[in-house]
Amino acid sequence: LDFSSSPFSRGQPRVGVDRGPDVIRAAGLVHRLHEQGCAVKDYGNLTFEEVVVDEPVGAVKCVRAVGSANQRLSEAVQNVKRDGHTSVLLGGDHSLAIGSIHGHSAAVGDLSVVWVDAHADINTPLTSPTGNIHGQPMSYLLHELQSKIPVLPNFTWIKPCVSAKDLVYIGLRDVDPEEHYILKLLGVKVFSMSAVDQLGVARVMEETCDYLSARVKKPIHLSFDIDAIDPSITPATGTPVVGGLTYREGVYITEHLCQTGLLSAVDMVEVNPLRGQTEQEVQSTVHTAVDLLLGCFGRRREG
Ligand SMILES: N[C@@]1(C(=O)O)CN(C[C@@H]2CCCCN2)C[C@@H]1CCC[B-](O)(O)O
Ligand SMILES: [Mn+2]
Ligand SMILES: [Mn+2]
Ligand SMILES: [Mn+2]
Repeated sequence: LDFSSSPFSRGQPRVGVDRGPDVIRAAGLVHRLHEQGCAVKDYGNLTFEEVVVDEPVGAVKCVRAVGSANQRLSEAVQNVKRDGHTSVLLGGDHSLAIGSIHGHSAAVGDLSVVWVDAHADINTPLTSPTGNIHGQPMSYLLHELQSKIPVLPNFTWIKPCVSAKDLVYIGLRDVDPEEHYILKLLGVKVFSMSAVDQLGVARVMEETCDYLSARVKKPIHLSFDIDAIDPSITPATGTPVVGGLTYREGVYITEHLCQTGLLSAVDMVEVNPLRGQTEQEVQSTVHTAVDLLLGCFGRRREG
């Protein structure tokens, strides 16, 4: 697998999430992947053009920086996929899913998206309550929402590339009313935390994979927001929400997706070392992120 890390934070207002890739590397991700037999190529931190003037467009903040960074990321992910590798994006905030999914789709065509997150990240520029683009990435990618997306500077390169029927959410527990309306209108498959409690994670994964492969098996893009995990385990993140996935549920999700053999790209985003109140909180967050990634690439708890 090849991974590119994007120290990028302009999709949200808090400092420190651009430090995510370095702390994940420092926790020994590459070494642990080698230990379990993975061939790894670390493309290093992507460099992004400095955008000096970036006035909000309507309510949307940092549009030009986010658009430019994601165009660069899309090209990088395309290159990794064209090399025939599984792409791993270390964030950085969740606005990076725009470039990651766009680039993945440009290389492989139709794909399925499994979005593991406390949040739906499907606000349009006009519904967003905060203007932060990390709460909007899916709206730029879905065919069905394109009539709702205004022209934005540095966003004109984005071609919608995901169908609502090829998207599954797991872990939702903090969804804005407008997002809920969109999810219902589009009929998007959602396994909220209530569903996780009701069905159990094994059944959720069984239904997720059956749902996604019901028509045609497609490569899977896993976009994992570390805030899907309960903040008692992963507090060092920008928008923590109580009542999240356990460490075991998170690892079960990545182990299960690995077993499908369809995992084609992984995002691990929103780790923010400056949001941990103690070093122990940062380490708990980072080590969980590493273990989730190891699960994507063959680590089995039974050995
Ligand atoms: N929907 C949001 C948006 O800003 O659009 C609003 N929400 C914060 C808000 C706090 C008060 C109770 C309702 N929720 C954060 C979310 C984006 C999370 C981005 B992610 O990448 O971390 O998932
Ligand atoms: Mn290569
Ligand atoms: Mn989130
Ligand atoms: Mn997110």
